[in-house]
Amino acid sequence: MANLTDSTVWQQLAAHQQELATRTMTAMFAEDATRFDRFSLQACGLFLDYSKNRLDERGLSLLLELARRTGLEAGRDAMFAGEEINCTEKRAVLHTALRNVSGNPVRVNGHDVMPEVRDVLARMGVFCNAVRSGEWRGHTGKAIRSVVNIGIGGSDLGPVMVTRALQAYQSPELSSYFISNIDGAHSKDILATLDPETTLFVVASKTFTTQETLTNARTARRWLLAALKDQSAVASHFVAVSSKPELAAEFGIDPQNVFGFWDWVGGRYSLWSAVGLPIALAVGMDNFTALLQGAHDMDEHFRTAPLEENMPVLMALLGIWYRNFFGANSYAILPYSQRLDRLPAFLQQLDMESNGKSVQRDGRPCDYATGPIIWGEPGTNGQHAFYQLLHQSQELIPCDFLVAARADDLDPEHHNILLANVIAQSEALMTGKSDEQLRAELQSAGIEGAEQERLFAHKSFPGNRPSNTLVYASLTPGVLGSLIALYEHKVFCQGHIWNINSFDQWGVELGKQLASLILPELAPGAPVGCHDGSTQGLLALVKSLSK
Ligand SMILES: O=P(O)(O)OC[C@H]1O[C@H](O)[C@H](O)[C@@H](O)[C@@H]1O
Repeated sequence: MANLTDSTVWQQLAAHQQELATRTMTAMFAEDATRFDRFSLQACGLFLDYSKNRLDERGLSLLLELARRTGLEAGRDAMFAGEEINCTEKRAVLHTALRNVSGNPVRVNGHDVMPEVRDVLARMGVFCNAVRSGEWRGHTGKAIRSVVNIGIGGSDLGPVMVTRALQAYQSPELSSYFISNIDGAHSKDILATLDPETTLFVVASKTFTTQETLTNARTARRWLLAALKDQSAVASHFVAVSSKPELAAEFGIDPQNVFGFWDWVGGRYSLWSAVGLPIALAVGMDNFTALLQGAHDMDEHFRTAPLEENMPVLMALLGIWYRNFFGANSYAILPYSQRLDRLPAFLQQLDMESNGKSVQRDGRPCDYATGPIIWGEPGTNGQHAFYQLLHQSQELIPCDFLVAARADDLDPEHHNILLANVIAQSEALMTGKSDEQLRAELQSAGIEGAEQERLFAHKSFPGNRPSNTLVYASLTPGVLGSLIALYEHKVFCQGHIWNINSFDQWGVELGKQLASLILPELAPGAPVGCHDGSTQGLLALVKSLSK
């Protein structure tokens, strides 16, 4: 493929950005009464308003042409068809098969994977029902009250994010905990609150070699055995989730209690597999199935909707528009939902581990920007922290606002205030404050003359800052499934257009390698190997301070 930046459409986009550079969104709304209808769409219970973007019809059609020119539709179909699109690891990418509730076969090298997928789901269902009904007993005969997932990265972020998001569906009988960090404080502080007799550990690791997870799992096992004093207790308090069941068995987990998944499921795309077991335990298998259904609905939308009405495609193209043509380095995820507080962290892994790359699929360097820095916090908290920068800094930071229209189980007074704030923020970012309005405000506050001039620039809001708003009636399991799949496919589309492999993560390896060399050097008296001056100095410092 010719270089992206040499293509005509890329150059047309760059030229069009120049034309739009001085046009305001407010003016575009004034010129077109149908803009909100034209630049919004609904799919799978999600309503996307993308009208508050620095984009017009021509810009959108050029972006759609970019998608077509890079063969996005064929790339998408190749993913769904189980082709080896993870070219560096020679793997298919089939998280969509995990939620394929259609009954249609999905083949990897001619082999239909759906019977195995359904088999694991069925085993998960039986296990969940046993634990949730109290039929599954701990070693001393008591029912399980606490479920602790031990995993990190993709074996943690999805389950923790979804479990928190679906708090309204959480069984009152069970509490969920997540231990991920190797920092001993994480396991210590959680274990201190738990009763070993009523605690179930789910050790989740695709590779079952991850240092943090295995160390935390050993610590949890020691804690359990210190209380229950019988090696056989492990069988009723530990289950595992892994694509390497033999390694889980080696760790001492009863093979009957190991739930498998496959190498064609990337870690950050794995919450739909048995990695979702802590979700299913928390909210029940029916709700987990509804989550899968919601994701499948989004898969179908992505697979079949024309590009111009395709929500993941449009979100991807908007991201590319700002990243490559406006130089936006970062992208903010702003859920107006406390229960979605881990969504930004989840999307950090999904997006940054997928698209934080600088070489193309064939190894040539990318001479264009790829994945942005993803960050965010729930509103309204973020408003009182970093929104200053969103409104008045020199940075252009596209944002996604997310909100449920209904209060559901929450206080309606709180919810109306929440809604007022999320709508106000996107309005404020776009419209800013006109000079006339600011003058009038200062005037009516009695601030005049030199004092008015002194404050004017500080209090001015230039506006014209873009955002998307995603609205859904309620954050049900189905809507959440669709929402997550929407972002997965957005990331896929961007990676495809940037011609990068979104499904490997070699960038995390070097630090792991060096940590394994440094670990033995930390032992008292152990020689320190050859490092740069800073690393030598830090090693010597921590060794002397820890004596
Ligand atoms: O599930 P595991 O094999 O334990 O891997 C956990 C995580 O660690 C790795 O370093 C990768 O960066 C992640 O993509 C992965 O999700």
